[in-house]
Formats: sequence, C-alpha cells, structure tokens
Amino acid sequence: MKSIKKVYLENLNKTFVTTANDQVVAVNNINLKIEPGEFVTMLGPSGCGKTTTLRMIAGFEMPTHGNVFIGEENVATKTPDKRDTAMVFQNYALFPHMNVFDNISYGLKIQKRPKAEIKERVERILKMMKMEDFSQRVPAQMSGGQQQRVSLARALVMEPGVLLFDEPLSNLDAKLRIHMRDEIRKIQQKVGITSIYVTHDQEEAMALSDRVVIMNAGIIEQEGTPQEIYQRPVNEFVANFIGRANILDGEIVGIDEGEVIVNIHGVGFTVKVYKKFDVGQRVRVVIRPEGVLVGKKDFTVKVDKSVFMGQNHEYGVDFFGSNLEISENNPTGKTIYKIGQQMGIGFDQQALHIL
Ligand SMILES: Nc1ncnc2c1ncn2[C@@H]1O[C@H](COP(=O)(O)OP(=O)(O)OP(=O)(O)O)[C@@H](O)[C@H]1O
Repeated sequence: MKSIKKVYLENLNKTFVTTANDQVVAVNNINLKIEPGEFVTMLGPSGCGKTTTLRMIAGFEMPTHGNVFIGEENVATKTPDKRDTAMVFQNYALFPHMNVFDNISYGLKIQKRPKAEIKERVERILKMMKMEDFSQRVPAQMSGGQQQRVSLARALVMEPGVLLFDEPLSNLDAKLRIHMRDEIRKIQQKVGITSIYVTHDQEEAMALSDRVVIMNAGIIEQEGTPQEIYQRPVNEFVANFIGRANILDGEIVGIDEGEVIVNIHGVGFTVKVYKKFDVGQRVRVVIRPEGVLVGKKDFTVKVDKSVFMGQNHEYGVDFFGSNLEISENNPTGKTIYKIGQQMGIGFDQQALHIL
C-alpha cells in the first residue's frame, strides 16, 4: 500500500453561475484538516454543499478560489487522474459488459501495469472482500450490495492516498445499508486509508466516522467526534440536525468552576459548561428525549403522545405550552402513562447542554 495521505482544504470556495446568470455560493470559504488514516464524514441537508466539496477534492469540480492539499501537494487545479484519490459513487458506475475481475482491474490496465501484478492485486482485493466467487459475474448478475462492494474494490485496488465516497449506500435497502456500512468501516480500518464520506444520513455518519463535519448553506457549522456533535452541539441547527432535541429556555442563576446553575421554569439544574456565561444570562438548553427522566418530581406534565416501540417508550408531553419529547429506555415492567394522564418528570443533569 502506498502512503496514506492527509487532506487540507484551505479557504475553499465554489460559486456557480446559473444560466439565468445568478450566482450560487455552493461552498463558502471552508477550512478543514483531515489527518492521515482518518474517516471523516460530511453531513448536512440537501443543497448544503457537501457533494460540491467532495467533487472539488476529487477534481471533478474546480474551486472558484481556495486550495486543496492532498499530502503536501496543492492539487486544486489538477485533473482527477493527477490526484491520488479514488471515488466510490452512489450509482456504482460499473461497466455493465465487463465481469467483476475486469471492472476491478480496469484502472490498473489503463496505468499499463504488468499482467502478473494486476492479477495479484485484483485477487488480493477480491479475497479481502470475500468476493472470489464473483469474479466472473457481470453487474446485472449481482445484487445492489454486491455491486457496491465491487465498486469499493475497484477504488481500493488503485491504492489511493485518499478514498472518497459520494452517498454510496443511498440505493440500498435499510438492512443492507447497515450491513454495508459496517463492512466499509471494517475494511477502512484494516487498510487504514484516509476516507472522506458524504451522506445526508446522520445514523450512517455516526456509525462510520472518526469525525463528523456538519455543513449548512455552504459553511461548516461544527466538526467533532460523533459524541461531541451529539452531546455538545454548538447551536440549534446542529442540535436539531443530529438526533432529536428538545430546546428549552433557561436563565443562568449561579456560576462555579466549569459549572453553572441554570433555572428552567423555576427548577435549578447544575450543568457542566464549556464556555463562559454570566449570571442573569438567558440561554437555550438542549435535552435529548432520553435525557428526560420519567417518574421524577421536578415537573408535572400532561401526556399528549404515548407509543410503545419495544426498546423504548416514546412520550410527547405538554411542557409549559411546548411539546417535549421523551424516550424512556427499556420500558419493560415500568408504569405506562396514557394520553391525558399526568406524569412527573425531571432532567438528567449530565444530559443537559447549554448552547
Ligand atoms: N452545476 C451547478 N450549477 C449551479 N448550481 C449548482 C451546481 N451544482 C450544485 N449547485 C448548487 O450548489 C448548492 C450545493 O449543491 P451540492 O450538490 O453540493 O449540495 P449537497 O449538499 O451535496 O446536496 P444533496 O444532498 O442534495 O446532493 C445547491 O444550492 C445546488 O443547487
């Protein structure tokens, strides 16, 4: 395997000019460092600029301005073949008339590698991906998941410094997506290759990544480990985009080292903080549905929704005129509250996060 490369995007911008002569800022001066061997996912709503960013890394799109470093080299204006990257596409992009072996070996043939080397490399990848038995099949004789594995093998066989994924699992059904994402992660860790992955599926991003980059309207809202993004979102956009979030009004009423006391509708909670707050400051507080505790006495609320989901019981309650979502884990043997009933609740202080 050749060297595993770092990637650095510096003030990267892409402004499209439409046929009506409107300017669309798809990517707005983003900066991002990706370490060698890291698996980074770009996640965001439709139109946020994640695909355009990936395509600028691959060389399918030229930046309006800014730089793309792959390793030490600035490749911003180079064609895709002059960059040390390989891409796995959403639609697999396999040659329909070629069998698996020929699809995987295509890039190496273009590079005019010796026949024996091609055979050895393709067979090694097929073995690693447990696809030896498929080598003579053509794409039409395989399932979507199998075709996507061929597409991944075709990228890996080139031994690129960076592997790029453009929503590779979107065309697969839910069960296969989970299986394939586990497989992608396993293979990526085995090979140790730097990987940049684009998706709009937050669960996929959390399951795959060392680091998640949340994009919105051409900018990066937050980057961090899946835990950081989920537990410590920097703003309401990120809190609402990743998982489900209840966002409550509160007021800082006390400050101690690394902690504050926040008053939420008359009840004080001690919360760990990561930035400076002042006494009297009005704040927004995030609590995930699983951080709301059923059976506590801090607040009495009325149940509007009560749904048994197996692993958890989902409630919706009226909390001072707004809806509060509650997810009670492992409901077996616990009291089930029905719509219209009163329920006592509290908040897990460790799960409260002040924006
Ligand atoms: N060739 C183009 N000409 C004009 N505008 C474009 C072009 N390509 C993309 N855009 C615009 O740039 C913005 C970002 O698009 P991009 O495809 O990067 O978003 P995305 O986050 O990948 O969305 P999706 O998840 O829907 O693919 C969008 O507003 C899109 O309409």
